[in-house]
Amino acid sequence: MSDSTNISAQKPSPAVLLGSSSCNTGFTSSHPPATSPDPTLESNQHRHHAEGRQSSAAAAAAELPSLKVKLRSALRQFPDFPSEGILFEDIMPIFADPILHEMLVTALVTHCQTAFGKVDAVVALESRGFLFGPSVALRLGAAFVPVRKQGKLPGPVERAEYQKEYGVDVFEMQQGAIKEGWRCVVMDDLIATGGSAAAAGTLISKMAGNLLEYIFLIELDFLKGRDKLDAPIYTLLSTQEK
Ligand SMILES: O=P(O)(O)OC[C@H]1O[C@H](OP(=O)(O)OP(=O)(O)O)[C@H](O)[C@@H]1O
Ligand SMILES: Nc1ncnc2[nH]cnc12
Repeated sequence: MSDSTNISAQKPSPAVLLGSSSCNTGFTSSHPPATSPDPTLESNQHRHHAEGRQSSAAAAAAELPSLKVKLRSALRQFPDFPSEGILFEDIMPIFADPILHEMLVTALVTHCQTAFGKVDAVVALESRGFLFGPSVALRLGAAFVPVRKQGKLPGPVERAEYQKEYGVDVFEMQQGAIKEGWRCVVMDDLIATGGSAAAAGTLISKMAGNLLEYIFLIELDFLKGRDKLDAPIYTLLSTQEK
């Protein structure tokens, strides 16, 4: 074995030298004295994780304006879909681009961590809320709770009827999916009239959950859907002039 690979023959690091010269305490760089923080201790790991979170939160905050530009330019508009007079915002190109997809999820995770710390459940709405709600929930260490259209979920459910930009629908959530007092966020791709999100809010309150915020990628602000919602709202993009 050459000297460069023989650990016992290597020059001691300054940390080891300092340790061995300070009154022969017997500690080494891997066994620091009681006064030095032991990097293996849980409290220090928490501190390092918290510091890491703060720096990644700062990085994500700095990247937010450019993320918004990228998201906006990825959107495609389809006139008269699914019915005449609707200018449909197609979000699928975001998910066709893994870098943009990852940036989106990271931005939403960072937002939730920064604004709320602990989140118990990400309540996402069928179908397009399911594209990113589960990823955000996983990264937050939170439950993913699906809100689905009528007749899709088995077992006992809570129901809430709502009016959409183009029709009437019923949302359902499985009973027991949210525990009393759980800190929840509602997540969906878009708020138009606000009917879908308001119905999700109704389901959360039927289960005695604590709704922290409604989170959307896009708000069609001219439809004033936010007026139907009784919790704070976070949106990445506002779009479409009247
Ligand atoms: O604010 P609102 O007027 O309620 O409209 C917004 C909802 O409409 C769209 O879903 P849609 O019901 O078309 O279902 P999909 O996601 O399954 O396409 C959209 O994904 C929102 O969930
Ligand atoms: N204009 C729109 N584009 C995409 N999804 C919608 N859901 C309701 N209105 C919509």
